[in-house]
Amino acid sequence: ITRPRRALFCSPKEKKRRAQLAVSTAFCNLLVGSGHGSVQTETNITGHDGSPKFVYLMAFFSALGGFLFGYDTGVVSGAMLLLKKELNLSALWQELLVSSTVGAAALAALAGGFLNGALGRRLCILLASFIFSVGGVILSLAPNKEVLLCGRLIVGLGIGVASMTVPVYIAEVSPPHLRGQLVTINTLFITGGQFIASVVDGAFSYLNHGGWRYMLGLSAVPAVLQFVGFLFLPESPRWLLQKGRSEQARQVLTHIRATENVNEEYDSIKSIIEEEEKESGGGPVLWRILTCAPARRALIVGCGLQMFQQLSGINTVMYYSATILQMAGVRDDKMAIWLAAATAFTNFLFTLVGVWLVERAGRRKLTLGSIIGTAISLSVLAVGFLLSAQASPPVTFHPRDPSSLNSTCTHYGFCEYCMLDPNCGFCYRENGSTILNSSCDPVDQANTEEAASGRCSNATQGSTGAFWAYNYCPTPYSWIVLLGLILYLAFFAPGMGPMPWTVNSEIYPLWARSTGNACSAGINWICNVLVSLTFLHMAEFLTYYGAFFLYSGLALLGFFFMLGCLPETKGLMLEDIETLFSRRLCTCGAFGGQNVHYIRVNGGECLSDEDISDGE
Ligand SMILES: O[C@H]1[C@H](O)[C@@H](O)[C@H](O)[C@@H](O)[C@H]1O
Repeated sequence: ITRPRRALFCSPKEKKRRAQLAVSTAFCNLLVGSGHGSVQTETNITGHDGSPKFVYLMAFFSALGGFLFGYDTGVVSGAMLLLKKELNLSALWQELLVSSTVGAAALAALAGGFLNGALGRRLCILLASFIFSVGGVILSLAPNKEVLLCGRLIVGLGIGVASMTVPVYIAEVSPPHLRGQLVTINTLFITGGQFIASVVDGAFSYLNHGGWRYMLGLSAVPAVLQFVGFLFLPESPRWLLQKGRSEQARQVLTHIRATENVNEEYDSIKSIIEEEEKESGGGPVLWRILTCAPARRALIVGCGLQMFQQLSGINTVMYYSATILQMAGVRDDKMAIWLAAATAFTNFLFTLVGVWLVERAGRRKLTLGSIIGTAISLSVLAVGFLLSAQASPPVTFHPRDPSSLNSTCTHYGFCEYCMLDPNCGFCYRENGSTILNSSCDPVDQANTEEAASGRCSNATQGSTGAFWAYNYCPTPYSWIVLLGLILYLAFFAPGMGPMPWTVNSEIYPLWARSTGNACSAGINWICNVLVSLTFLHMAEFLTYYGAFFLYSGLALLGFFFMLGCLPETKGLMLEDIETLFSRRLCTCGAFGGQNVHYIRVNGGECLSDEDISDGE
């Protein structure tokens, strides 16, 4: 059904809106270079292949939120090396400065559901970029650790809101055939942010005084850029329609599709919203999701994806990469920082593969292939650690330094036990591949790069030719660990990295979208805190290989969960995806999605389990 062309809008309000759209078109033309200095009509912003360039621009400015998410979570490890020396931070303060951001992100993501529904996606993104800018300025000017903590908490709030809003906004403005790719670009920006953060960390690590101010403060630049960009970008047409602002929704849709012919899409979104409104029961949205079978199933799949993303240990592997590289023989600390940047770059590079694959292979195949590969690579990592532990060099030399006599370190007979104790490190000399004169010494608490006393302390290192290994042991099997690390990133980054965010932005009906994404993003952040806070303790009790075997088992569990429950959403209209969850949860994954035309059963609303068996 094609509608007649819209009449001209004459009310002052409409004129104002059209003027706003004209400004954003001009802004777009300026950036994508298709204009010639004048305000162009929508057709001018369509690429030669018919892809609307404006949507790419919107995805770019939105994904700056992903960049900030990656930057602010990634930059802190390098900043901490300088901060702990300059502000004399205790272990508790270091822990607080790192985890406060992730904790605040979890709370803000959960609260973001309400904000998203009430204020709209655009205002939430503006709010997040404003928070990021303020946080960046506070961090760079912080006079003491208390203000730093405030800044880290503020930045966390921005990350939480951005992490759940940006994928939803991109999904809602994208045409179905580009949606997966454009939402995945957001994760590309997350990993890009992590990479740039590690490069900035590397560059400013040479600046002993105040280097951390640049590291933490630089995030204000992309934040301001995003804020300014979003002043010109429109609201999601789906949210506008939901709020009854139909004319504005139609205008935005016409604008972003770069064609006047949007009636089919407009009508289909509108009729589904109207249907949903008629059918929706009362009560809080979360309650409605929990009591509505298809929405509940979508929520379980969405939260499960986010949970397994974190339980397969990505942030541990990223955090631990410098140590893994040290095991592989990189002795220089500055070098280890740069190699950690190489790890972040590999993560970024393989996420790019995901952007390329998502519309070709589809979400389901990509996720399944990725998680099984992740489970295998985690086992390779674990085997590498196991062999290293078995070949762990003995402690041959027991120093008589009075300060080390009453420490636990002198009791250990092998490097493996010595390095698992966070208070000790392994000091050794080597002749070719043979370890000589090894001792287990207490670590300098202020600087773990050296021993508190003895041959590996600052005073004597260099001259004695001894090496200090903190957190690792010299091993001939480091290549297996390195291989595991590379395989891990190659498998994780294209699928398990981006797909949980992409799939979550697609699977909920409009009425449940904000809340569904808030819950699943909240689960992501909560699991992120849990995994990073427990890793070192877990390594102490289970050893490293135990911890990695555990992650591998969890990833395998995730594989079976997704095999049963994850349907294919590629190419479908957002409004059709809900129907994929009309069957029992463990059979949802059996329905491919491609070449199937979905009809809405009972308007796609809340079917009871009896209805579903009838339907089947
Ligand atoms: O999707 C992202 C990405 O994979 C990042 O590398 C990781 O640090 C985040 O925790 C995750 O949510």
